[in-house]
Amino acid sequence: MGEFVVETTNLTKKFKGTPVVNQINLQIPKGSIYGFLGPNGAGKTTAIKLLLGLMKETSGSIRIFGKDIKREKIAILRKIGSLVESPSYYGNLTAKENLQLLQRILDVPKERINEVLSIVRLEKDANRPVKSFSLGMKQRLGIAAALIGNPDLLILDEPTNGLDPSGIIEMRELIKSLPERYGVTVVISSHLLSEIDQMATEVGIISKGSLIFQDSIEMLRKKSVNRILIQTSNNVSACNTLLKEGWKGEREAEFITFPETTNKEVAAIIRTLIENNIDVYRVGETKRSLESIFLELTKEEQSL
Ligand SMILES: Nc1ncnc2c1ncn2[C@@H]1O[C@H](COP(=O)(O)OP(=O)(O)OP(=O)(O)O)[C@@H](O)[C@H]1O
Repeated sequence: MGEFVVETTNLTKKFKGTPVVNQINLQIPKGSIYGFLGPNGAGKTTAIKLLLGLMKETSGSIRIFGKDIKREKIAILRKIGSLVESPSYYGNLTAKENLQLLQRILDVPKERINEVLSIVRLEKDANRPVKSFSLGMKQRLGIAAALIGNPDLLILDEPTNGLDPSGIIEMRELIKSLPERYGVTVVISSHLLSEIDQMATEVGIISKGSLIFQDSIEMLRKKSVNRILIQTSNNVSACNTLLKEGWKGEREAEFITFPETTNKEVAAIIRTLIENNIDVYRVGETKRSLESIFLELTKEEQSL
């Protein structure tokens, strides 16, 4: 079998007959940072809760570490660390004391407390009560708690939500360092493509419960192909003339745009315009942003 840490088959969750997670086939490679991306309400948290056994699927199956979660739930969950929704702590206890509770429950060596405090850079604040922590510090403590059991898989649901810009940068750097330094596979959900773009090696895009894209971040970036922009003396008649010749341009502000156009095609388009007495004012090139690809992918899904 390929090295997928998580593999789902037609995973579906319905609430009152309405699918919120609809037949998704997640494939999360070992050692990756898998960005699970989707607009608010797309079904990310629900899918994550299914992976963590916090909710029961309506149909479909989940394999984690090559094992069926229905049959080996306890063994699987032992090797997963997670941060879903706001982490809960005892505010009057210090960071160290909170981690001590977990260390005892999970029965891991005491040294692990200082190790995880150091990974999330909270050593200096280890003896302060958690109620005095900033949101960013609380999130980092949440990651320390998720890491204390030496997980092979870390699942983080919107870990940068509510953080200020410096908190976001710290969290990003921390997450990026985890697979290489500790061999852990990370799943991180977000509704912000820019977040995922800066951290993930793999991307799954969910929209209205369906997985509409899943591949490496490079493949997503490859979708941001160059486009040709042409401005003419009359864009409406230019579009009509070109359409008759089989060129489908789209009018956008003062330009006509063409996707993925070769040099020969550009030359032929311009020749057609000139032969039809349409003046060409400008020819340019632009790259579509990832953001516009994401919006288009999720929009396509919504119009289905
Ligand atoms: N227990 C539930 N009962 C009924 N509907 C639910 C339940 N939990 C979630 N939903 C609905 O399922 C949809 C998906 O919710 P979910 O929280 O999974 O989305 P999300 O992608 O994580 O979005 P967000 O980023 O806003 O948390 C929403 O429309 C939500 O209202």
